[in-house]
Amino acid sequence: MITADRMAAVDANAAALGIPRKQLMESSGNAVARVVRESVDPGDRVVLVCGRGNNGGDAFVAARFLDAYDTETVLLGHPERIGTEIARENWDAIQHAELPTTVVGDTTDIADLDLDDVDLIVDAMLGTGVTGALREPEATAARVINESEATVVAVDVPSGVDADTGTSEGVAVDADHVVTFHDTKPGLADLDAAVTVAEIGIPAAAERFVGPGDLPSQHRAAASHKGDHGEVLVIGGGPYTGAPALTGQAALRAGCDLVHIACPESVARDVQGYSENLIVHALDGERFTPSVVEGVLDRAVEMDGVICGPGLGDHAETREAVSNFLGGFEGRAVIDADALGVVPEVDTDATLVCTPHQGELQAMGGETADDWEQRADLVAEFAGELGHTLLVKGPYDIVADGETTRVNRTGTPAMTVGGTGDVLAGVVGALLVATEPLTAAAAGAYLTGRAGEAAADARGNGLVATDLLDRLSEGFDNE
Ligand SMILES: NC(=O)C1=CN([C@@H]2O[C@H](COP(=O)(O)OP(=O)(O)OC[C@H]3O[C@@H](n4cnc5c(N)ncnc54)[C@H](O)[C@@H]3O)[C@@H](O)[C@H]2O)[C@H](O)CC1
Ligand SMILES: [K+]
Repeated sequence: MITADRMAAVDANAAALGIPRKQLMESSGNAVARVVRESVDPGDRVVLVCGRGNNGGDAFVAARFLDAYDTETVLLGHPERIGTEIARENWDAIQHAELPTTVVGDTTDIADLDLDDVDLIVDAMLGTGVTGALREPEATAARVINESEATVVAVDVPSGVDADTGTSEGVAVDADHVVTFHDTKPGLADLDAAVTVAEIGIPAAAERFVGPGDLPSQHRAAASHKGDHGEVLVIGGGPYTGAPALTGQAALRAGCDLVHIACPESVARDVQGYSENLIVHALDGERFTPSVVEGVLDRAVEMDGVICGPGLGDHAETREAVSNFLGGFEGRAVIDADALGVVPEVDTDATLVCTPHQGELQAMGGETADDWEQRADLVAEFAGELGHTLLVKGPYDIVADGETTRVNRTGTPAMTVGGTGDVLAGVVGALLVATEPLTAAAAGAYLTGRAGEAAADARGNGLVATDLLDRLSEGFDNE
């Protein structure tokens, strides 16, 4: 079962694996033709009613595989308005092959569409790209199709039906058979139609491994204001000063508008000294202690997200302070480094993404394995027990929340240098502001790994964590 959005992400991942969408369309169209051939006799008349998106594109391909039949490919709307290159190329191909086609300009032409003596209609007007009730001429076409005596085979989804919900806001095609691709869609479950799920050559890797399709959209409304795109609080520092500064700068480079650092006064000036882009708030004392938790909670509740852990150190007082903080925090937080140890014991209403390396995972009570597939199962099980999302760093990062597991393959052994984990925590914290935890963790691992690869291209094993900072935004462009 796969949703339309997830299908689009998997398509993009397949393209990044070297399986372009046009190849998928060829497989889709071939699968449709196979089902059609099973439903008609030689000499039967087959009309393919096509929209201007890739759903239509699938039928343009199918027409080529039905060349031996009496087919007519009907395009609703002018060929100039075909919306995607791969659909357009397949329309041009059947034109050049002089397969019979008709272009329907508007509603009146639709009424001329004679479907009375047609044996089978392929409904390829709309698939997962439908928005709202069918407009014209698709709405009239759907009614004409429904009134005909022909067998109706729908491409991917009956036109007008929402692939995720199975509902339609207006008229929808009433199909006898649906040929859907790669995996069934939630909205097909209750349809009164036979459903064929056709493999179209998308490998499991396109779902398993994090790819460009898993990245949250970088779109920003033009009328954005400061703070719209994330204000986060980093709780870190104590013996260390570099870690919270790396995390804060990484959060900015991953798109946050404002980053606050709450750190002990003993290191506050050092942390501020790393960057004018950070807003540093000094906490009394030399480490994070229970006495300052109240104040930090008051600030945290104003934020869109928190990143707790970088450079905190593991003093008993600090562990108690982290535990008290999590006990009172109900927002979204990344937990990293020395703060991880308390997570299994603490009862919190916060939504957490924990980013342990394998040693920290074991210290939390989790199990690991050298084989990444075994590790994935162990991490998924532990995430389910914890009730939080885990991002377990390693040559293959494992991201799991107990329901879904993704594996990230980007990165390089040169990233074992200190500080890259602080950068990762900042990237995940920035994404967690506006993205679901699993997606934020998977995309954070992917983007940080990409930045590490770019840094290693330039600096080899001499790369340092700060080299990742100004390469982070490049990852978003690798769509
Ligand atoms: N991996 C896969 O599953 C593959 C699926 N393929 C096929 O691609 C379609 C999705 O294609 P897309 O271009 O995104 O959208 P559609 O063709 O479904 O529809 C867009 C098209 O429809 C118009 N439109 C939108 N809403 C309405 C409306 N309410 N009334 C009228 N017209 C509407 C919009 O303007 C566009 O023109 C998927 O279903 C599969 O069939 C790929 O071929 C290969 C991989
Ligand atoms: K359809």
